[in-house]
Amino acid sequence: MYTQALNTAETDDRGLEDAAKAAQFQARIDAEERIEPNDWMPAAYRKTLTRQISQHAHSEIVGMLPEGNWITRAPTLRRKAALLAKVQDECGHGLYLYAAAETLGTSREELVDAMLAGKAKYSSIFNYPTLTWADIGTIGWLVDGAAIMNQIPLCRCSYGPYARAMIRVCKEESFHQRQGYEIMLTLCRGSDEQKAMAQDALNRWWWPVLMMFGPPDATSQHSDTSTKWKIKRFSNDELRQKFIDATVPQAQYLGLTIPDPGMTQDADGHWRYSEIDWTEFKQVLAGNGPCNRDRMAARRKAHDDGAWVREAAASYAAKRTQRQTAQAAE
Ligand SMILES: CC(C)(COP(=O)(O)OP(=O)(O)OC[C@H]1O[C@@H](n2cnc3c(N)ncnc32)[C@H](O)[C@@H]1OP(=O)(O)O)[C@@H](O)C(=O)NCCC(=O)NCCSC(=O)Cc1ccccc1
Repeated sequence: MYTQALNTAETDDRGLEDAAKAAQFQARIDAEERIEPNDWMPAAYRKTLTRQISQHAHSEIVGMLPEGNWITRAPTLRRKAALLAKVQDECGHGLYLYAAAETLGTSREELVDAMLAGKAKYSSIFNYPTLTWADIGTIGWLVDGAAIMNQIPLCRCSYGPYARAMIRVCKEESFHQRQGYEIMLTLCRGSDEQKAMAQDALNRWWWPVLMMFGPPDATSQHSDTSTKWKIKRFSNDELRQKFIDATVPQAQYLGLTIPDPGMTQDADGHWRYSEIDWTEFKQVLAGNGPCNRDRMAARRKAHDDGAWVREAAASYAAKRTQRQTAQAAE
């Protein structure tokens, strides 16, 4: 009885201590201070950041597949060099992001395993096929365009390593967006057939790109806490609206039609759009998009094929540490 009372008092003390720490943590966030890896943080903050950053990393890596598909078929040497560089950049983004996620205490192996086991998501957009060269232009223009819109506010995210990684990522995404738009401009100024190809790609990618921003605010389960912790600075719907407002004039300049006949412009300049097909989004998240199975199969194969590289790197690192320890002991 006495021991139980002591235990309860101890638990109460710990509870009070944690509540005080949580209040102090929130005060730091409210004061726009950055949270760093060794700082105290609530378990739920660590968990949601690990979830978001690792899913972001998986998206960058899986995102290499649809464009990688066109490296050998790029129409000119200049286009090929630019596309190759872009796909390599996406790989680099994935690596910074895995490193940022690891600072929260989960190893890269565990993060990757969760993705390969289908437990961790990657962006819905990478489950759509790249059927023509115009899809490569459209990905740069719209997918990277949407990624920038979402990631610029993440440069001010409360978690230091994520915010800092986003600065470089956004600079590179900006180059990607321009190379995509320039492909579209070239196609739209080309033959009728080329322009039709650009329009067809826009028709297929428009709605999936709008889904990249996530579910509507009313059903976004993580938004409230992520906003309170200043991981998110804008809601899913706010960023979607900003993206649409920025993109409509770009489409007009290309002479392309956004595949939403219900679109109208408000007196305040915002473009009102038709209802998004959230059933399609849910289907893609459930693994039933046009390319989900192909993407997972390609990732699993790449992971298996790379096993010997990981083993060799780990063995080399172990030998080097052994040598350094022996030298230090001399
Ligand atoms: C806005 C959101 C994506 C979602 O807001 P949150 O507050 O986190 O969630 P919310 O409560 O609103 O949603 C409920 C559930 O729905 C999930 N879900 C939502 N949307 C999607 C989706 N579209 N796809 C799949 N799942 C989605 C969400 O995870 C959650 O499920 P969970 O509980 O985790 O199982 C946020 O995580 C974020 O900003 N992430 C960082 C940016 C990032 O990851 N960018 C990736 C593109 S990088 C790129 O494109 C660069 C590139 C270009 C070209 C080529 C190659 C590379």
